[in-house]
Amino acid sequence: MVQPRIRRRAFDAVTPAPAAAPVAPAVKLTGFVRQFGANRVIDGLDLSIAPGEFVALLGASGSGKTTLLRTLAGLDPVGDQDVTTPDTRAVVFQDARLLPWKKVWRNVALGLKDKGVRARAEAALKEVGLGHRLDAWPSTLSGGEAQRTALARALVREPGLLLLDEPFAALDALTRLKMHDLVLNLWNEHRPAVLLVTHDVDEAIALADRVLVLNKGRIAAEERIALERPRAPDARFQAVRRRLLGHLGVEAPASHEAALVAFPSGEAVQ
Ligand SMILES: Nc1ncnc2c1ncn2[C@@H]1O[C@H](COP(=O)(O)OP(=O)(O)OP(=O)(O)O)[C@@H](O)[C@H]1O
Repeated sequence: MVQPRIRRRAFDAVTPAPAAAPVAPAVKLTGFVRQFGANRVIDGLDLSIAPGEFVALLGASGSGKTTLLRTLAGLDPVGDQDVTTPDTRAVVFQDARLLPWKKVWRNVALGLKDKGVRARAEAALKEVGLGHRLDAWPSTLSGGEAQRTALARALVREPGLLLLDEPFAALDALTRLKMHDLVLNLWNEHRPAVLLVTHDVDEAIALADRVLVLNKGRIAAEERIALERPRAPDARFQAVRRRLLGHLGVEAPASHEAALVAFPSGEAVQ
């Protein structure tokens, strides 16, 4: 049998790959300032989020997380400062903020004007696992279902930027974990840039490509999370956790971490 001749170009190994064209950021703020009276809440903040990037924002209470999110959502005035965001943005808050006098699908369809509105709402509700609740009233939904509805309402708009303001904080631990899976699946499917505001360091590490720590009105620290998803709380996860807690001025419980480092497979960890 005649072997096909494979010609190797001698310079293959040394020719650098063509540089990828620079991608414009989905979000960009430079030296952004927001103040309420004498209270300078955001104080010269620089922020850039790539299209499709999942960023989590941590910070002490009152550090300005919601203020930043509201700015990116276009809910607050920015004066003559440059704030770059995609045209289509959607926000999910801690409470679902559904209109109680509208059925679930109508809440999702709110503000949509084109044809096929019910079909679009239905598709979005199916995506979040609520295809069977289209005609339910919001008052009959569980907390998790209400937040799923809020997610469907956000995603039906195909936002370039999805802003999540502690959307899982009021849910029980198990529901929260299910919501994490759901959000990651939806993000994979739709690929918006995401900014997730959370107090939960583990949630930030479990979900985000990059975690930012806000302090004194600026990004005080940043961790790129290079762990493959789904992310188990293994020794590498704990190391990121310890660093983030350090940035937040909180000490990680040493004994728990020592156990994980000693038994990285987790079998000895309670
Ligand atoms: N509309 C407003 N008028 C006056 N002060 C405000 C207003 N909104 C926010 N602030 C102040 O800005 C600061 C930051 O508030 P913000 O809600 O952004 O913090 P946060 O980091 O989201 O806090 P938390 O984690 O407790 O939700 C606080 O001191 C708050 O009192």
